Amino acid sequence: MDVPGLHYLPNWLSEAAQRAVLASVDAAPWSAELRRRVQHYGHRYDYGRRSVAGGAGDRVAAPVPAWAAELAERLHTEGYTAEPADQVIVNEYEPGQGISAHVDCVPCFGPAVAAISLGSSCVMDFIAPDGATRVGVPLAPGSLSVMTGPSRYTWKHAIVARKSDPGPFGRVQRGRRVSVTFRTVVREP
Ligand SMILES: O=C(O)CCC(=O)C(=O)O
Ligand SMILES: [Fe+2]
Repeated sequence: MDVPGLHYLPNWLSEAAQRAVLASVDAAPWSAELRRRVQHYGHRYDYGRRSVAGGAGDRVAAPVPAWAAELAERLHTEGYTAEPADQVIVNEYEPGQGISAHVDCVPCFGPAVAAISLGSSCVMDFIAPDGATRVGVPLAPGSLSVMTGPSRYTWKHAIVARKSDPGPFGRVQRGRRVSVTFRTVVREP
């Protein structure tokens, strides 16, 4: 079954580009505020308040680095985002780590959320609004996924915290996966 509004593009990044992005990510400092390590650029997302930081006293995120701005520009020129994304979160998952089921903050971010997968593959589960339908989407390294429409606003997504995923020929062991996610911050009128 297809997840409505979800676009999946394998091999969106060449192997050389994947290595270059991973090297840039690994040269930058990580935040350990969550169980998985993250890097926030452009705007810091506050997981506790479910809001984009910017008020008095908020810690300000580093500016979007050049390698990520180039990818945001490419996503825009290829028509995946209406504007170049201005907020980037890098996530790192060691085998056994995941992300619980959620919808990305609706008032905070625009209608397209794009993610590039690097390192190991993993299965991302999409859960329909009825709560019963669950679709596992394998995300390969170098792939781009873009959540729009129902997949962005009404379906939840999750990565189960486990060390392997079901595949067509048996279990697939996970390795370290890094995702780079691109969002557009919605400003209050
Ligand atoms: O790791 C991913 O591909 C997605 C992470 C995610 O859902 C998020 O940062 O909101
Ligand atoms: Fe998400």
